[in-house]
Amino acid sequence: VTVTVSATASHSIPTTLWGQMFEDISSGDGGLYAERERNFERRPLISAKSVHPVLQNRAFQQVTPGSSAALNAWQAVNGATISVIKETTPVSSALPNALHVTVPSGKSGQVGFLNTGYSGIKITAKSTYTASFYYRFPTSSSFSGSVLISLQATSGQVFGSASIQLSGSQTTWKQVSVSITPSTSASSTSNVFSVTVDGGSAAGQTINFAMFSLFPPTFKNRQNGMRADIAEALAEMGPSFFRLPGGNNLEGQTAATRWQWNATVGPILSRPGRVGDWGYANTDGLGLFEYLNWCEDVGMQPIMAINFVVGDPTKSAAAALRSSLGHPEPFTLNFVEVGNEDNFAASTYTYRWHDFVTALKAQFPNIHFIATSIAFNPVLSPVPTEYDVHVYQSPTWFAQNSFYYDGFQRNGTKYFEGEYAAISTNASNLFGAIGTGRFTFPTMQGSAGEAAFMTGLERNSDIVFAASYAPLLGHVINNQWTPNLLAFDAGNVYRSTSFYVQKLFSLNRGDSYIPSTLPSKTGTLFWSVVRKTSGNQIIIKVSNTAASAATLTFVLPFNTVSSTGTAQVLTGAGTASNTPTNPNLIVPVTGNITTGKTFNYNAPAVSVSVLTFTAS
Ligand SMILES: O=S(=O)(O)O[C@H]1C[C@H](O)[C@@H](O)[C@@H]1CO
Repeated sequence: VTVTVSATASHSIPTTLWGQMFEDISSGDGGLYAERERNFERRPLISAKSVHPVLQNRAFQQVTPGSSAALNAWQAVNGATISVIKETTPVSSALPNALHVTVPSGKSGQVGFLNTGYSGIKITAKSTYTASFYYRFPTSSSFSGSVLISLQATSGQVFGSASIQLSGSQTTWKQVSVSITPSTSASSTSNVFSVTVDGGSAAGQTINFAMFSLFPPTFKNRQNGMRADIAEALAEMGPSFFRLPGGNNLEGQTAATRWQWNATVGPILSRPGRVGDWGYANTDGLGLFEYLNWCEDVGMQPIMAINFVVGDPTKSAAAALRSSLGHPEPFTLNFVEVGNEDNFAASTYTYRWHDFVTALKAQFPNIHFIATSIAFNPVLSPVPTEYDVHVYQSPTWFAQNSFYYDGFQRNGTKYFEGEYAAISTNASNLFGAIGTGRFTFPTMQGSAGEAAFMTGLERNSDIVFAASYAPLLGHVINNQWTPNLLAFDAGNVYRSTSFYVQKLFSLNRGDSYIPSTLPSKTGTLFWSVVRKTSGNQIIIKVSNTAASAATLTFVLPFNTVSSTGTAQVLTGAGTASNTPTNPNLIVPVTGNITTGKTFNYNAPAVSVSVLTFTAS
């Protein structure tokens, strides 16, 4: 095919075009949020995997004392009696439950309890782990002894430990905190966090514990921050926005369980947590302030919820709270989305949209409010300036719908392709379980389809201002959705073929779109041409979704074109995926290509290529 490239740009490309959508869907607690003690009863909505009986959270939030779920993750050690109780004097009003531990008589050696982490705990030598908990003796006693806090293998090998004094006269809550720096790394993630006392000297003692925490080093060493390996993988994509806190997890299964920003900020002790939309308790340790600091750390703008974010501390209590937490300046906030996928509730959305936007626009005139119903159906007032469009489909659908926005009216309305992914080859049962065509991990065919679709988003970026694959992150064992852009477990994060497509587009942005011969709507070969003014670069993205290679002849109108350029190529078998057992099966390969005023490029079968060269 011959692709004749125009000499002049059609439009500038919005700086917000490529970004990330996030919600806690087996991805926050135990995932992006660095707290290691995150485990809770999970009831998967989509049993994408055999879900192991999973573990419970650090502060026994949203569990029923005495229920089997309340203790799942915590195991007694050497004969201690442990239970979750409703405390008569809780550690805080937000955290009513506590772990009640009785040391039996006649036991020698260490007696106590342990937590088995988020399906394991990664232990890295020389990393400093900060462990803390609160304790109190419900009845004053003469006990005075040490408690041993240790990181050890299930086999018993101790990687690091620290001890601290407990006093039986401490009948009010007291927080203790230790740092543990293992000298050797664990060879697997089958490790535990244990808290024990000497069975002899502590015989007969009863102690209550609450609000456990175990933090490894975090991304940019933020207090209560993000897990470094996952955060680094996300930052590697160079995203320009971060949609939060959902997705479904914004709205709650009931009004009472909706996400409420003010329950997610301030001291961890004051955060009750909530049962999220995906069937498990969110600790809300990853709360609005952590999200906003994360956006600043990565250079993303949030797409989201309000005054706390941008208000004036001298006029708004919420803004004053933000200031008191260490951020007197307003955060950047240009977009707030009202709801999520409210095409499912269009009848009530008309008044909800009206009431939210009328009130908020009056107070925050510079913020753009994004509607989540079908574009212009129903008619909304005020008329939305942006709509959030979601699509989960097959690889073929994406390849055949790269012209989805070409026919949209240019009436000033802008579009946010807020969630999209190739998830199954079964067009008649897209959301089915694994084994019915549903992907466990993105496949190269799906990723090439997404890339084809993304060339269309770039061509239509005069009205598409932002786009993000969803979901962003998912645990490889305990999850409610597959595929995810990144998968992770206690030890590692896994970069999918779709991750590399998102990264290739995001790191090779232009600032203006250059029209060229249009691909065939029903073809298998797709491209987009952009100019990056700094460096006089022309960047051509090519997706070949066919099972055979295809040659493109580019004809350029520029006076001078470099004779060589670079090609970053992602290619592999269509059904292939990067998996935990073969995480780097398909990765981008960079090479040189011959370029010029006219040049040929041979796109491999099932491939995504980014060609970069200079021209002026
Ligand atoms: O079950 S769905 O509604 O399809 O869930 C999807 C759509 C929703 O916005 C998001 O939270 C989720 C997966 O990314």
